[in-house]
Amino acid sequence: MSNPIYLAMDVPELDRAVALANAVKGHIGGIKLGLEFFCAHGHHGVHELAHIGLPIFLDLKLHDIPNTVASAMQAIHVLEPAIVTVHASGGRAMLEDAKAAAGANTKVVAVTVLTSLDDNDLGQIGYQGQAHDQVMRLAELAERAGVDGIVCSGQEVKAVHQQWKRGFFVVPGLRPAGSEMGDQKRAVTPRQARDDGASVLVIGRPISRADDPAAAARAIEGTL
Ligand SMILES: O=C(O)c1cc(=O)[nH]c(=O)n1[C@@H]1O[C@H](COP(=O)(O)O)[C@@H](O)[C@H]1O
Repeated sequence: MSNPIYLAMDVPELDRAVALANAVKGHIGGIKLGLEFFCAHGHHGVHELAHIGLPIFLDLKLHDIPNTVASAMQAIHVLEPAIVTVHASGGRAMLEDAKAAAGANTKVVAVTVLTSLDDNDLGQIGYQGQAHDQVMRLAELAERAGVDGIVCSGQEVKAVHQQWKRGFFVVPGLRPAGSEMGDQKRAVTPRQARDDGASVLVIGRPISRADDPAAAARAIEGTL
């Protein structure tokens, strides 16, 4: 089975990102480039990381009217990303148009409830109820809209997997036992997320901020 770990490359400098990717490439299955990286380095930066030879996950979390999101999807087509994120709360038409505009080899996954939010945070932005229920609701919307899967926390992935058997599930907010939570609120261990049905494990700081990132990635890989 291929390595499900995608390293979240939340590193502003391009040379540091390339060095980090080279250091850990034997212990990860792909590289996730997010807004921080894409805003700083654009298509050029993606090409530089793609040279390493691992699949690229472009985590752009697109969220706009359907026409704008579809146009943005077309603009990144040339980069041939393996995975792209959009926000499920953009609605069904936006999800459908994003999928229609994506390349045939690109999985479109819909972010449900960010792993940095808990029930209390959701109340503050006007959602009644629990994060778990909102994730289930948005997963159903994403499946109906025909995208490939969703992003959710490890606390929901088991239930979502039971509801959507053939879905593709990206799980961030992962913390090996004993590591710092930082801004993550619905965290589980990489092993638990894997056992509960995650297709991709997104891991950033526990690897990128470790004294020895390769050793940290190897250790996490060893727990799976
Ligand atoms: O879409 C994502 O990847 C994402 C969704 C989410 O709900 N929570 C979340 O943390 N992420 C991303 O996953 C990564 C987590 O990084 P660490 O917390 O450092 O492991 C970051 O790059 C986030 O942007």
